[in-house]
Amino acid sequence: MTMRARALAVASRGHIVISRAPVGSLSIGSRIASNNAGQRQQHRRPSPGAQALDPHGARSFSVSHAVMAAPSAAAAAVKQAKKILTAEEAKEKMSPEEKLRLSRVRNIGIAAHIDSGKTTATERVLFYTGRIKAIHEVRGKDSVGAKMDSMDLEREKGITIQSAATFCDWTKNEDGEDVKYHFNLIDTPGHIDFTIEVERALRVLDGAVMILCAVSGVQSQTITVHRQMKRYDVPRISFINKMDRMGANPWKAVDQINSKLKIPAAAIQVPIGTENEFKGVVDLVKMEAVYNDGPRGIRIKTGPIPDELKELAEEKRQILVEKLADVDDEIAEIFLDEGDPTPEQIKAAIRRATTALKFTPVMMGSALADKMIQPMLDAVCDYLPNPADVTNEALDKTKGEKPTMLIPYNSLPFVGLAFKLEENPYGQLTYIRVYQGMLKKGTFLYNAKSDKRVRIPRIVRMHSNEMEDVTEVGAGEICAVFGVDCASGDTFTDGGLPYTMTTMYVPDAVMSLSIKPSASADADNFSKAMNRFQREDPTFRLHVDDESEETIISGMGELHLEIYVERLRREYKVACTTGQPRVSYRETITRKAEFDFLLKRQSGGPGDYARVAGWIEPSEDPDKNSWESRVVGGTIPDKYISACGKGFLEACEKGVLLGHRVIGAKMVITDGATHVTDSSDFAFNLAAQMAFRKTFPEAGGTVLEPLMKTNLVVPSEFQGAVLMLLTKRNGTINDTEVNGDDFTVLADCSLNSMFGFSTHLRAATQGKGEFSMEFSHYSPAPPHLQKELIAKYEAELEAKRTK
Ligand SMILES: Nc1nc2c(ncn2[C@@H]2O[C@H](COP(=O)(O)OP(=O)(O)OP(=O)(O)O)[C@@H](O)[C@H]2O)c(=O)[nH]1
Repeated sequence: MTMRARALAVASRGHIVISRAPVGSLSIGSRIASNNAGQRQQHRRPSPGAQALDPHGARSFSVSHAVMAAPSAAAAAVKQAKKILTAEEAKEKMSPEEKLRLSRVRNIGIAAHIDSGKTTATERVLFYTGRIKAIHEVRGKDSVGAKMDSMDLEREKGITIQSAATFCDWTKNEDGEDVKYHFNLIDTPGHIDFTIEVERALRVLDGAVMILCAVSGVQSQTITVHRQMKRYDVPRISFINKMDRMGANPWKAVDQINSKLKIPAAAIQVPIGTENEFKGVVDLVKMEAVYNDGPRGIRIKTGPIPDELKELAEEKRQILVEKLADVDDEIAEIFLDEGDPTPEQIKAAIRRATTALKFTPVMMGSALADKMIQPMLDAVCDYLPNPADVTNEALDKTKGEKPTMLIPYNSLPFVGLAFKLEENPYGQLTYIRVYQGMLKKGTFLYNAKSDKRVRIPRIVRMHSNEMEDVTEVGAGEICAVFGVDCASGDTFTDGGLPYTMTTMYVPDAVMSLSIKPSASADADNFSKAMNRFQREDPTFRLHVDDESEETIISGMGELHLEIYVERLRREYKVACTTGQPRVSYRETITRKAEFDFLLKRQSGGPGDYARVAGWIEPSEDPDKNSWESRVVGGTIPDKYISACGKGFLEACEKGVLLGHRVIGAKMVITDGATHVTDSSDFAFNLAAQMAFRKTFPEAGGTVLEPLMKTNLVVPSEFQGAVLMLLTKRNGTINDTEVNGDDFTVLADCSLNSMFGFSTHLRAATQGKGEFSMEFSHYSPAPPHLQKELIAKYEAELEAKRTK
C-alpha cells in the first residue's frame, strides 16, 4: 500500500478524527492503559483504604469509548455512593509535585543477545551520569572490570551472570532548560542459561533498551528477549551498537527488526561514517549532525548535516515518517493533508507509538568508542514511559483474582513485588518494585503469599554491589530491603489490601547433575548454599533421588550448573564432586490404553483394597498431565476419587522408562470397587499409581528429549567445518546467513548430542566460533537412544536391587 493509500485508509476509519479531541485531554498513561489492556477496557484501582471497585464504576479509557460510552447515571451513582476513584481520577488527585516526580522517573532494563555490549554501554551510562569516575572495560587490560559485573566470576569470564541494578540521574536539556531524570537501571545477562534474570527484570521494568550488534543484527537471543519484552508488554528503544566494527550495517539490523521481530521499526538516526570512520550520527528528528567531543566523548556537539549525507538523511527521514504514519493517526493525517510533520510532532508520535508497543525507534552508536550513548539516554526520557504511564495490575483475592489496577500514587496503600533475592555479607537483600504507596523504613508489611507480617528494618538503593541507605522510597520506584524473609515473586501489601501480583514465567530445567560435597564436614555449608541458590533462582532446582539417594541439581544448561558449583567453592569454600551432566528427559504416552486394576493386600491387620478401571491417553496439552472421573453410580465414592487423581499425578513425577517426569498424559477413571473396611485414600492413591505404571508400556510409552534452538556464529572461512560438526550431531539446519565476515547458522539440535560441543567448536574454528542454545521443545528420542537409555536405567535399578 502506498503511503497516501495508507493515510486514506486511516482517515476512512472516520470517527478517529472526532474521537481524538476529547481524548487529547487524557494523559498518555490513559491511552496506554487502553492500548496495553486491549479488550480489558474496565481498568479499576482501589480507592485509598477502600476494597475493590464496582465493575460498573470504572471509566473506560479506550479511545472510542471515551467519546461514545460515557458512564451511565446509575453507574455514576454507584461510584458516588462507594466513593470509588477510577484510575484516571486517582491520577488527577496526584499533587502536581507527584506528577512531576513520576514524569522524571524511568525504570529501564538493558537486554540483548550475548556480547552485544550491554555492560559496556551501561558503564558509559554510569560514567556520563556521574555515578562512576572512570570507565573500566569488560575483560579490560586494567583487570578492574565493568562496574555492573561485580561478581569475580563475571569479571573473569567477561559475562554477566546476575542482573545488576543501579540508579543514576540524567540531566537533559529541554527547550534550553536543564531537566533532571532519575533512572533505575538493570543490566541483564545475555546468556540463555541466565534467562530468568532477564525475565524477572522485565517483569518489573517500564521500558527497555534493546541492544543489537551492528554486524550481526537480530540474533537468537535478540529473539528471546523480544519474546520476553512482549510477554510483559515492555516498550523499547533499539540501539545498534558496535558501529565501529568491520562490516557494521545498521540498515540490515533495522530491516531485521521489522522482518524477524515483526515490530515496526525505523532508524531515527543516520551514521556519519561507519567502521573505524564512524564519527557520529545525523538526528532525523531535529535534522542535525551530532558528535561526541572531549575526553571519553563526554560532551555532545551538534552541527549541520554533512553535504554527502543530506540526501540519505532526507530519504531515511521519509521512511521514519511513513513508518510512523502506519502506527500513529496524527502523523497519518498530516500525510493525508500532504503536510510535513514538525520535529515536535515526530517526537510526540514516536513516544505515543513506542509506549503503545506499536513501534521501536532505532538509534546507533558504539559504546566501546564512547559514541552516541548520551542521545540514547535522551531517547529513554523522550520515548520510554514513566511509571504513571504504564498499566500495572494486581489480582484481588477476595474477588476471584479479578485484575485491579495499581496507581503509583504515594498516598495509596502500599503494594510491591519482591522480584529478586540476593545474599550479601549483610544478609538477604530483597529487590522490590514499589507499584503503589510508599515504602518506609521501620514500617510493617504483609506478605500476601505466606500471610506473615514483616518489619522493614532497612531500605537501600543499589548501585551494583554497593548500596546507599534511604528512609523511604516513593511509588513507581525500585529499591532493595534487608531482613525480609520471603521468596522471589512474593507480593507485599500494607495489610489492608487483599492483593497479589502475578509472578514471572519460569522455564523448565533441561539439564541436571548429581552433586555432593567432597568432604562430609562441609555438609552444613553445602545445604546452606543450596537453600540460598534455590531461593534466589527459580530456574535452579534440587531434589534427592529416592533410589540413588543422590542430590541432583538441575538448571538451564551446563554453564548455569557449572557457575553454581563454582560459587559453592568460592563463596562457601565447599569443594564438590559432581557426576556427568545429564539431560532432563521426559516420558510420554502416544496412544490410549485401558486398565482395570485391583489392589488387594492383606498383611495381618487391616488390608488395602481398591479397584480402579478406565484408560490413559495423550492429554490435550502436551506439556501437562490431567485426569478426569467419569465414575457413575458411586462405584468409587467421591472421597476416594481425588486420591486416585493425586496418585496418577504422583506417578507422573517418575516415569516407568527412565524415572524422568511424564508429560502429556491423561487418566480417565470410569469404574472401580471398594471394600467395607480395607479401602482408604491411601489404597486408591496407590492403585491409581500402579494402574498407570502397569498400563504405560501398552499406551506407547516413549522417551522425549529436549531439542535446542542452536545459534552458531563463526568466521566465514570455517563455514564448511561448522556445518560438518552439526551434521555429525544430526542437527537440523533451519537457516544460514553471512554477515560481513561472519557466518551464522540456526539449527535444531538435541541437547544430548551437544555435550562437549564447545570444545569441538573451539578446535574446528581456532577458538573463533561462538554458539548459544535455547530450549525449543521436547521431541521423541531416536529409537536407538531410547533403547540405550532404558537398558542403562534398568541396569542401574538391577545393580541397586542386588547390592
Ligand atoms: N567493537 C566494539 N566492541 C564492543 C562495543 N561494545 C562492546 N564491545 C565489546 O564486546 C564484548 C562484549 O561486551 P559486553 O559489554 O560484555 O557485552 P554484554 O552484552 O554485556 O555481554 P553479556 O552480558 O555477557 O551478554 C566486549 O569485549 C566489549 O569490549 C562496541 O561498541 N564496539
